[in-house]
Amino acid sequence: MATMPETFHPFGNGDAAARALADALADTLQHALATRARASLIVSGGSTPEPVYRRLSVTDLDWTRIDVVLADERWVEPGEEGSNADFICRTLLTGKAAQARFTGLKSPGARAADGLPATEARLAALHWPADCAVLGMGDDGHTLSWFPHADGLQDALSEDGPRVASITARQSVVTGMLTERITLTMRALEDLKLCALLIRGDAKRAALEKALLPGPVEDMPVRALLNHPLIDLQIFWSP
Ligand SMILES: O=C(O)[C@H](O)[C@@H](O)[C@H](O)[C@H](O)COP(=O)(O)O
Repeated sequence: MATMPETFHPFGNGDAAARALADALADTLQHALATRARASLIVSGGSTPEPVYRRLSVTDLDWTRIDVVLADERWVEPGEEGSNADFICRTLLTGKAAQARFTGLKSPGARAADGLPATEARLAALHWPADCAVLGMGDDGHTLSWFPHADGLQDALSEDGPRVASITARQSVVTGMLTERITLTMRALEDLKLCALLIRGDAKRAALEKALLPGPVEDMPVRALLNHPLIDLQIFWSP
């Protein structure tokens, strides 16, 4: 069994983890806003972060100066099934946080690769590095849309290319049918003040323990974050 790193924070339940993470994100954003015109938050889909977003959405911050940026997206339009943009609008960009400026990743184009230049141009208009990120992980060891052995995975893991990459995942129970994706790259995660991985349940803990053991990044791409010398990944876990 792998030894858990000091950056692994176990909580008694999902609410406690969500509260701790929402408060840490709010602090980070607040500090950034004290010194800069705008601050930014990278957000993921999945079911686990919903309570974090709900809490943040009613938190007092100058949301008019906050950019909310998607970590990854299925190649679907807002309004279509599986849209992470819709999920973020529903759970985070409501209440006080409705004032935030949102940047989604879907652009016109039949394939994600066709939309990359337009998405990259939107991202280039934001302030980088971003301030904080909420990332998730699947039982298969993917994070963002960095799926094991996906087409495009090498580009997604690149630190010196664009901040966005197209992905065609191998279909699995985790990906479902929507295997065409767009994702932020490793470069987009550089120099974050808070990079949080939020996971829940014993299966995710077991997947994390496996990812902490030596092995190919392509098998469990979350390893690229866990092993990155400059990324201080803070892991929020609850049963
Ligand atoms: O894009 C996807 O296929 C999913 O949204 C996925 O990336 C999800 O974020 C993680 O698998 C964690 O999901 P849960 O939080 O629901 O466990």
